[in-house]
Amino acid sequence: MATEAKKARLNRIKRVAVEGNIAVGKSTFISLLEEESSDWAIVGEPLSRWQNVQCHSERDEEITLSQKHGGNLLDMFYSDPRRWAFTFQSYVCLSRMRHQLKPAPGHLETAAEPVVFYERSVYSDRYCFAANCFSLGTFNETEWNIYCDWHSTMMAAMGELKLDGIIYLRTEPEVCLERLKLRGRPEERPVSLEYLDQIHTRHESWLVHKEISVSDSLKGAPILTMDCNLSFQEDTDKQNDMMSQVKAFVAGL
Ligand SMILES: Nc1ncnc2c1ncn2[C@@H]1O[C@H](COP(=O)(O)OP(=O)(O)OP(=O)(O)O)[C@@H](O)[C@H]1O
Ligand SMILES: Nc1nc(=O)c2ncn([C@H]3C[C@H](O)[C@@H](CO)O3)c2[nH]1
Repeated sequence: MATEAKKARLNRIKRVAVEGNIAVGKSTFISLLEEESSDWAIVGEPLSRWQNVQCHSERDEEITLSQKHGGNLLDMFYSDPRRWAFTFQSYVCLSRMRHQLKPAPGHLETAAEPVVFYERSVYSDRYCFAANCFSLGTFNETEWNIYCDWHSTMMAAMGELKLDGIIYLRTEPEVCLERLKLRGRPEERPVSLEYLDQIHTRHESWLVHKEISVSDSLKGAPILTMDCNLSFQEDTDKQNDMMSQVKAFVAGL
C-alpha cells in the first residue's frame, strides 16, 4: 500500500491528453515530448490490443499459447461498422481506462515537474468517436444510452481518469487523409475524407467551440490548440517552438 508521502508525490503528477483527428501526427508528436524532458512520460494508444484482441489474465496482461489467436477488432470495425461499432467502442474505452489507471513510471516520483501525456483519452472516445457512431446509425439508441450510462458511471467513480489539461493537434481533414495514406495501415483503407471530416467536426465542437457538456472529471481542464498542418518532422525550429508552448502550458496547470 502506498504511504501518505508516496500518495502525495503521485498526486503531483499532471495528466494531459494529446487529442486530434486520425493520422494528424499524435504518435509523432508524443515521441518528441518523450525526448524533451525526463520529467515527462508518455502513454501511447493501445492500438496493438485492438488489432489482436486476446483474453488477459487477471493479474497481468501475459497471454498463454491457447489465447494467441485473437481477432483484429480495428479491421472488423472499419469493414463492418454496423456489426462491430458497439463492441469496438466498448473495448477501446476499456483498454484506454486500463492504460490510464496504470501507475505512472517510478522515476516521475522524484521529478520536479512530473507530467504524463496520454495519446487520446476516454473523453475523445465518447465525445468524438462514439457520438459519431450514434449520428451515423452504427450505434442504435439503446447502444448509445448504454455506452453513455457506463461511461458516466466510470468517470464519476474513478478519480484517476481526471485530466489536468488537453493538447489539441489541429489539422485540416485533407491533410490527415494524405498522412493516413502515407502511413498505409491496412485496416484503415475504408477511411474516407467524409469520415475524417466528421471526426474533425467532433473535435472542433468539443475543444474549440466548447459546445459539448462534458463530464465533471473534465470540466475546467485548459486546452492548448496547436496547428499541425505544416510538417514539423524535419524542422527543428518548429519542434523547439512547439516544445516551448507545451512547457509554458504544463507550467500553468
Ligand atoms: N507534422 C507532420 N507533417 C507531416 N507528416 C507527419 C506529421 N506528423 C506525422 N506525420 C506522418 O503522418 C503519418 C501519421 O502520423 P502518426 O502515426 O503520428 O499519426 P497519429 O495521429 O498518431 O495517428 P492515429 O490517429 O492513427 O493514432 C505518419 O506517416 C507520420 O510520419
Ligand atoms: N471508432 C473509433 N473509436 C475510438 O475511440 C478510436 N480510437 C482510435 N480509433 C482509431 C483511429 C485510427 O484508425 C486507429 C488508431 O488511432 O484507431 C478509434 N476509432
